[in-house]
Amino acid sequence: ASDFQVTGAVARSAAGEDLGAVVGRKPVDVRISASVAEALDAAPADVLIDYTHPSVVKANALAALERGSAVVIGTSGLTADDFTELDAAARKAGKGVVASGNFAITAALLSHFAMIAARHIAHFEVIDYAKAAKPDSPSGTARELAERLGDVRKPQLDYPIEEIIGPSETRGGSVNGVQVHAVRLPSYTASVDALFTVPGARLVLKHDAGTDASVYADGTLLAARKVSGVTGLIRGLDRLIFDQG
Ligand SMILES: NC(=O)C1=CN([C@@H]2O[C@H](COP(=O)(O)OP(=O)(O)OC[C@H]3O[C@@H](n4cnc5c(N)ncnc54)[C@H](O)[C@@H]3O)[C@@H](O)[C@H]2O)C=CC1
Ligand SMILES: O=C(O)C1=N[C@H](C(=O)O)C[C@H](O)C1
Repeated sequence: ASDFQVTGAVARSAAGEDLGAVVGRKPVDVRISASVAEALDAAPADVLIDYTHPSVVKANALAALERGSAVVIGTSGLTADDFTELDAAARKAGKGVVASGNFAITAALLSHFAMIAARHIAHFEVIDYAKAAKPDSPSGTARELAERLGDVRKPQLDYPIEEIIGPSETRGGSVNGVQVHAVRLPSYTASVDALFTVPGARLVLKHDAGTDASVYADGTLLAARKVSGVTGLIRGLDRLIFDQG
């Protein structure tokens, strides 16, 4: 995107080298750092976009806020408590954080429609599908969806999970009172189903993505453009699109 400029890059294995040279292009005068904190110390940035790993994303985001950068978080694995902490840190810094479990427009629309459905339908559960080696469960998409649905209302369970005859884990895990079932198998990439049912009828909302990462690019860049107008945390691309005009 022509309105963005890369100011820093992080790769422990290539620290000190020029970004352009490392990716096989002409030098671009961006020195690769060993950590996000070092990169931002070397060259301040308006916004940090993080697609890294669940184990480091929170530290990266806090380091950015401490250095005056806004943050866009694509990385999954953060808990509701982590987001509370990031919201407080962002407010203290007077900066914005936009985090979305999924930056694809189809997933944002699913979230938007699901919040409406939960207001009208008492029974719902979430199914999360991802590649076999995905390290985190549930996915960022499913976790955010379940946490937010559970804030709309706690779904009705007609048979208490703790009284199930058989392994209760087979009924999935509870995320903010919403049952989430995570499938991790080869051939799956990234999908989520939100199932809403009434006796005799079902509404199935499905986001289904392949392996092309470009589906997340437009939403991520939209968040990076809008985050300068945000103070504190906004969670969910759909909120950025539909709640704020
Ligand atoms: N919100 C969304 O729309 C999407 C979220 N994701 C999430 O983003 C995260 C990354 O996913 P992918 O890009 O598929 O993984 P990936 O493994 O292809 O890329 C992650 C990159 O981060 C780097 N990295 C790991 N630890 C790092 C650290 N400490 N500092 C700097 N760089 C580090 C890795 O070397 C790698 O280059 C995952 O949590 C995934 O679930 C992925 C796609 C879309
Ligand atoms: O790991 C992935 O690939 C993806 N992760 C995100 C998630 O955890 O929901 C988004 C999308 O599912 C791709």
